[in-house]
Amino acid sequence: MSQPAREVKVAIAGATGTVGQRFICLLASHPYFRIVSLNASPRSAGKSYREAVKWKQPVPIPKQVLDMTVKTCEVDQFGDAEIVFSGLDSDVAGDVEEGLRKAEYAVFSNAGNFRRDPLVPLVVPLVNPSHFGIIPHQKETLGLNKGFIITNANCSTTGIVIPLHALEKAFGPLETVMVTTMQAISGAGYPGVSSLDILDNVVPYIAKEEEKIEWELGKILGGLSDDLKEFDYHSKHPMKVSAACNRVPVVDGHLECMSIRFARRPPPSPQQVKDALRAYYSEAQKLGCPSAPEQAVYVHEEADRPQPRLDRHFQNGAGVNVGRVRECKVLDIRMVVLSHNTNIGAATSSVMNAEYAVAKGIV
Ligand SMILES: NC(=O)C1=CN([C@@H]2O[C@H](COP(=O)(O)OP(=O)(O)OC[C@H]3O[C@@H](n4cnc5c(N)ncnc54)[C@H](OP(=O)(O)O)[C@@H]3O)[C@@H](O)[C@H]2O)C=CC1
Ligand SMILES: N[C@@H](CC(=O)OP(=O)(O)O)C(=O)O
Repeated sequence: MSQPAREVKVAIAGATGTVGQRFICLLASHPYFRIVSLNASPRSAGKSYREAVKWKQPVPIPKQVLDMTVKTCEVDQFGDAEIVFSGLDSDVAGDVEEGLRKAEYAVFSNAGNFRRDPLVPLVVPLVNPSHFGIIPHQKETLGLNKGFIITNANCSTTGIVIPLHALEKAFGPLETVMVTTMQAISGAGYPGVSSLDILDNVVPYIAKEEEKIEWELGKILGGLSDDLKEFDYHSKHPMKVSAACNRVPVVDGHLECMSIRFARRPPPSPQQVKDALRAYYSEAQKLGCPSAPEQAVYVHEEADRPQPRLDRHFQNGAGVNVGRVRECKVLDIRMVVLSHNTNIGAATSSVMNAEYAVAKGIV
């Protein structure tokens, strides 16, 4: 990828949170994004970052942010950043992100608030960056020059949509997807689920998660109309999806057991599925986005992999791990998918989306 001739100044809204901390780890050593502003709630504002944050990452706080003063998320507090990465709580993300867009910032959001907005692309960078095509229409409709909002997906959706897209490209439409998730506690933010609820336990409910997975897959796998003004929400190939979501006592990494039925008969064999997953190469990789993984989908052959503790950090959490690809006696194929929920499931996807936008001149 041709590196931009200039640094691109960025701010992080929700910089003290679980996703915000991942943003800091990724952006502190980024080749051309430079952190110029850290923003969070009034509880943190006015403090240095080291005082405000409850740092939970397995590496020290990067030096350049330690003594930066955290500011509020009022729209005039983001300085000369061009891009705002948002890891804001969804209770506040709607109003804050809307205000930032109006003030002509390019907003890359992790929150769920705008995912269903018909003007806002829901982009998993290893799957559908072509949906950036709606940005000129978003700006024109709202009378903006530079401001826009783009979201990435729910973390459980992100993990499975990457292999699903690779399989759809190789073998045609998918008819049915059934998925059971085992989601890490970091997915609930900090302090998240109480230890008395999760230790020695599995909680078979995560609010609104099943509906998000079932709906978001359709927007991501669907197309964009020829005039680049409307998403088709996968209406050309309607796919039945059923999700069952569980919270498990794992710190990071969502494991998902998935069964798939293809529309075409006969369906591919397990070996053909593994070959197609290994061969999948996304646009973000082709473009050389610095945060893209070398391998979008890493297929394990060992009978007992992937596992969260062993495999979540593979490729810095930027790709997905697939294993146990085998025949399904009810649908066609079943497999296990592991993705790092705060990396490819959140911050890494946003950063890669921004890299794509810079490379394409959208920012
Ligand atoms: N965790 C995950 O795996 C994933 C999370 N997401 C989404 O990303 C977003 C962030 O999640 P996560 O990091 O887990 O959440 P956290 O609860 O860990 O962090 C929330 C952040 O929002 C800030 N915040 C809270 N209230 C306000 C306010 N009134 N004004 C300004 N800032 C405020 C907090 O600041 P302060 O510290 O000052 O309170 C903190 O920085 C959510 O929308 C979530 O749904 C998406 C995909 C995966
Ligand atoms: N709900 C997810 C994380 C998350 O915040 O998702 P969303 O961005 O859709 O709210 C989890 O608990 O693991």
